[in-house]
Amino acid sequence: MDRDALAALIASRLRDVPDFPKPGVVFKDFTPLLADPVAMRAIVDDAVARYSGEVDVIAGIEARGFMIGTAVAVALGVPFVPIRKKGKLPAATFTASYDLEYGTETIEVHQDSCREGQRVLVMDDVLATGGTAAAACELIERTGAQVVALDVVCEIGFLRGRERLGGHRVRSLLSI
Ligand SMILES: O=P(O)(O)OC[C@H]1O[C@H](OP(=O)(O)OP(=O)(O)O)[C@H](O)[C@@H]1O
Ligand SMILES: Nc1ncnc2[nH]cnc12
Repeated sequence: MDRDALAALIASRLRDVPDFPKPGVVFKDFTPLLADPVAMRAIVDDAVARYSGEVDVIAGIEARGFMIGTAVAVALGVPFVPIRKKGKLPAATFTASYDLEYGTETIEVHQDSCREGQRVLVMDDVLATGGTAAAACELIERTGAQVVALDVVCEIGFLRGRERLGGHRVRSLLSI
């Protein structure tokens, strides 16, 4: 499937939910996309074509980055590393805090999740203000690994998340 067709398919499978989780936020609901195996397959195939041989690890951001990231990791045949909300990972962690469109949050990664020099692709569903993704990239770098790119399904352009990602490569399948 070409890029335009994939973007159109994704756009048709994201549902706008106004005023969730608080007034003024239009939430991009990902559940119709997860419910469409053809669209999910197309997303996985696209990531495999783009990143095969270029990444050693996929890191996914809780929660929806787990769903995309594990599917892509299995297809690429590489390990999956979860970046989780504070207090969920059992072993020693690195921790980073950031602001969201609708609050503040802290995320963590296991200190031994990646090795020095490994090439890590960070995946999530949505890039909004970029706070989550920037914190996730910082955590991966603290393990000694390097971030190859941040890859998201949907980028909310007016929130200018890219600008918070410094020199990191950013790829979105759909920009709105
Ligand atoms: O670019 P940002 O402004 O940082 O926002 C993007 C993040 O917000 C959403 O997750 P959320 O924090 O709602 O958590 P959830 O996936 O656990 O529901 C989304 O899945 C991204 O991880
Ligand atoms: N508007 C939005 N929709 C979905 N996820 C988000 N994360 C931050 N803002 C979001």
